Amino acid sequence: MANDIILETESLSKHWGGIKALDNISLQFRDRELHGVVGPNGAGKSTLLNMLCGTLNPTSGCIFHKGERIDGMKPWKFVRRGIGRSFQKTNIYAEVTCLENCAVAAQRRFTGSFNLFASRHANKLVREAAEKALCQVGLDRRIHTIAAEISYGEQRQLELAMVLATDPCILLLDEPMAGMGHEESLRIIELLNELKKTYSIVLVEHDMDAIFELSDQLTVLDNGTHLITGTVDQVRNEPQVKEAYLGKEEEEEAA
Ligand SMILES: Nc1ncnc2c1ncn2[C@@H]1O[C@H](COP(=O)(O)OP(=O)(O)OP(=O)(O)O)[C@@H](O)[C@H]1O
Repeated sequence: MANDIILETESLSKHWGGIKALDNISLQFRDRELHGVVGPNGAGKSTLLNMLCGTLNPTSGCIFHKGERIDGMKPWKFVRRGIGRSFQKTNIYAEVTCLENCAVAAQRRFTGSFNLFASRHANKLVREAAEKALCQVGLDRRIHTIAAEISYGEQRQLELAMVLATDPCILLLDEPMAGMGHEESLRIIELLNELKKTYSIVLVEHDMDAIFELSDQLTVLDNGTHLITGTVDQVRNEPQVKEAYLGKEEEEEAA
């Protein structure tokens, strides 16, 4: 049901020796909401996404999916539960087609292995999921194009398609607009506005205009700690947030 809590962290921490990458973070992510996560460099945003998709185990604390505890499970179990993650750095196979890239991703959902041609039925499901995902992001005309031959912006769209091909309920997106021009960013904003009607989205993004436009809820992290979660207006008016950002800018200007 829309707006139910679908993913939750309770006192979640990740420490690397003395570095507290994340410390004692309790957050709730709701069904069919876009939950933005922002914070200065090193705030712990990627660490949070890595734990939410199971690729990084917490030092302490818990993660719940639909009320069930899932921290410590293998990453493929997160995928099977519909938790899909995109990466900050490009994650595509440049030398094969867009369809084949998405098929490899879809394969993770249907068989949990890379045995792509295990059965004719599985193969058909994989292909359908891959085609559907490419259509969802508007790359239907690029299905048979080699990934290296599409533009940078289209490659970022392809990454989104690869997450969608895993048939997720929750999209964990790490800077999908990084390195994009204005026009390309607008296309991704439009796409995310559409996707958030169907999926829960956790969006880490440095583009503040985009995050303000898209977020139903917005969390600010700073130096591994949770500053605030609220609506965009609530967060924008919070003095601590201004300090976290302005403080850093002033330091940079003085340097
Ligand atoms: N494998 C690791 N070993 C040691 N420290 C790490 C490791 N991964 C992250 N850190 C540290 O944890 C902190 C949080 O890093 P993280 O990458 O989550 O920040 P971020 O908010 O995503 O930053 P950015 O916006 O620059 O991507 C940083 O101080 C970082 O140096």
